[in-house]
Amino acid sequence: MSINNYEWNLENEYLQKVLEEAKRQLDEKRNAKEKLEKEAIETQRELWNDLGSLSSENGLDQLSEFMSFMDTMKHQKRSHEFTKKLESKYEKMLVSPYFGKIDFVEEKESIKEKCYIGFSNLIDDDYDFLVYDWRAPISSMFYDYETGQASYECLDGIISGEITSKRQYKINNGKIEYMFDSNLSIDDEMLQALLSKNSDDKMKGIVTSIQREQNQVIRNEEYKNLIVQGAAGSGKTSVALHRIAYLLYKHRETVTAENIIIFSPNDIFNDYISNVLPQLGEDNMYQTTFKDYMHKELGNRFKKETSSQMMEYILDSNEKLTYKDRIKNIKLKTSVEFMNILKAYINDLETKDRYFKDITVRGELVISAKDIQNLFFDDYSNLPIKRRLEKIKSRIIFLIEPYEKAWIDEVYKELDESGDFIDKEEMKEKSTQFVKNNLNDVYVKISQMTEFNLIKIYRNLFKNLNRFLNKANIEYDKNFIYSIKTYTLDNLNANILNYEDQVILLYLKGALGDIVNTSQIKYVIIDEAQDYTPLQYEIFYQLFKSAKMTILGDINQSINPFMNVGNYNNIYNISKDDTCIINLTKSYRSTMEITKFSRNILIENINDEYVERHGDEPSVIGFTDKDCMNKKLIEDIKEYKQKNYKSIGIITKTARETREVYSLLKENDIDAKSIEKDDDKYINGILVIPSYLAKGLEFDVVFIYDASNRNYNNEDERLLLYTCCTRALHVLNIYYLGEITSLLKK
Ligand SMILES: Nc1ncnc2c1ncn2[C@@H]1O[C@H](COP(=O)(O)OP(=O)(O)OP(=O)(O)O)[C@@H](O)[C@H]1O
Repeated sequence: MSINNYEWNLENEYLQKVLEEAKRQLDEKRNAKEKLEKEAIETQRELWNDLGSLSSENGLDQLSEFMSFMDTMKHQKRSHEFTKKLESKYEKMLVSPYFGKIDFVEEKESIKEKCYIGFSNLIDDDYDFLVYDWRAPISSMFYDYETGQASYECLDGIISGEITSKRQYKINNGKIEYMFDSNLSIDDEMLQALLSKNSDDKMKGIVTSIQREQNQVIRNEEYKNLIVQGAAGSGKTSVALHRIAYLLYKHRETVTAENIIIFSPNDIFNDYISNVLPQLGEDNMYQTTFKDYMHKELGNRFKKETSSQMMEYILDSNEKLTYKDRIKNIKLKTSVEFMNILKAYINDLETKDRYFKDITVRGELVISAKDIQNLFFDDYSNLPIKRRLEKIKSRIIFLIEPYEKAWIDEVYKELDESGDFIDKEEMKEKSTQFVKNNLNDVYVKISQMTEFNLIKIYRNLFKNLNRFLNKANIEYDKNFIYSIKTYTLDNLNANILNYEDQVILLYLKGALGDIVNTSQIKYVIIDEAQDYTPLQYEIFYQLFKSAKMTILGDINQSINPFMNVGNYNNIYNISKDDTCIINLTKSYRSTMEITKFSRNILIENINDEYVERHGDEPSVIGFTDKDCMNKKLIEDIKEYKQKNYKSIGIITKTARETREVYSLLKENDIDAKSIEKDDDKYINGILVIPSYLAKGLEFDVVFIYDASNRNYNNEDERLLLYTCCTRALHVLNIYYLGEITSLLKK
């Protein structure tokens, strides 16, 4: 609907009012910041003066003065940071103070409230909201409703009424570039315009165009745990980050960025998403990866494989002699059946008789084996094993103390009576040392009885694997189990921990009580959720018992054929009563042509919607000669670079191929970067990257390098190839040498 001159004038007037108020508040903050800076300099000057007069005579007095200086400085620093944040908020506001407006008439009221919606609140001295933060309760209507009946939930309950008009704005440098009234949730044309831009940086925010179904995930607090399934490009990561911003706003009195943790697939992805929250005016949450978390917990003794090394092995080692054994090993250890074996094993450790022994000192019984058993099975039975053993150890040591003391006293007396010593301190030391030496065996016995050795526990599982298979009612082939046993024990003997073994160790560690305190974490976000096994979810729930979880993934992007969730019910069943599964049903990233092409790779049809944005059909180009393929790749990179596409991803299947292609580009003077490890940093521009590290990322142009039947020759790689193709926003070119992969034949 076009907007007449009168309306334009009114809108411009309102914008001026908002800008003036924002400017006034910005000046206020700047003044406050300057004042704080001056005060800080003054405090530091005083501190230096005081340090100059430091003397040992008035040490304690000066120390307390020094501490008080430190407190003042800490306080000044905090206030300064806060004021700086506000300053940047107002600066942003002066560029673009709002992007939407709804006119809302509350039920049984006649006044029409004009609600302008922007990145943050702007409230004047009369407590009038000139602009509402997009996360404010009333703003949710902007995303949820078209014109007509609408409602929103706030502290007072549900407020209903009517939206009489809805408007969207593009304001830049304090000027309205365009605006339009819209009946749709967020106008499709505007969305298309946003999506057709080239991606020139890391991930960006979507505040101005959040869709209704996305908004419902962002604000959903009905359930403790949310599982969000969404096709490639449906905005899961964006939604996750905006949900964090929303939670930080809504619970600002009780939740800070330190209370939120996000698990990303790798550090590249962590880096890629790291700009979004600061853009939204919030601090970044704690970002980690499962691998990092696990490696920290498992310590340095073993050589630990990373998830990427595992992927590289799966994709590129099938000619190795041990390949089949390793794959069998991965399949068993990541299965739900194996999780049941582990549970049976833990139950066994908790309930089976232990070899406790009587503890005696000089023939006198301190505590009997039976009493220790009772402590383990009765008194401390509600604790996990590690905690039980720790408590038993402290208990025995406590009980020994009087015996030890009496013995020391006796020896002391004997030494005294011998007349050989005159120094009391020396006698005390000698008697204590004597008793300690004599009790050494007892203490060794106590340590052995209460030892908690994770690797030993893991070894024992494999030594007795048949027993636990029987317990968990699992049928097995003897030779197969024998090979798993030897494979695992040989690796442990060589100090090697494969990725799948690390996950089991971490699970056992947690289940047996050797777990870090994570109670400060109130929200856990798990992105690319399809790539974690049910056992890894047991670990998440074990680690973050009281936290609320948001789990976002796409089953069709399960890039690791063996380590994946399989089915959301595997997570849902862990905590059925307070978990809800939500679907995101529209894809935004790619052109229609790319989306349709990629979906064709899948066996099952996806009927989700997509934004109707057009581009060229993906090109699938075959070569009989590798040099010709490489030549064409080089030509195409140059061509698309010239066409001004900002990010070009050359996705190879493996890291080995990444290295090969990267050298090729260097030889041809193409300014490219490569990523080969999961702890590299994200790089914009021309990037060569292996398939499994590209997940979650996106590029204006994607070149799939060598989708031949020789390279992608396994049904297990279908979802990997799908994931690679869905990384493209505007252009997708696929090159292959020889015969095309059968995965693309559909
Ligand atoms: N409401 C929206 N408005 C504008 N852009 C959007 C919207 N939702 C998603 N996008 C864009 O779509 C692209 C895909 O989003 P995102 O990466 O969050 O999806 P995803 O579901 O996590 O993808 P994948 O699972 O394929 O990695 C991004 O460029 C994002 O900015």
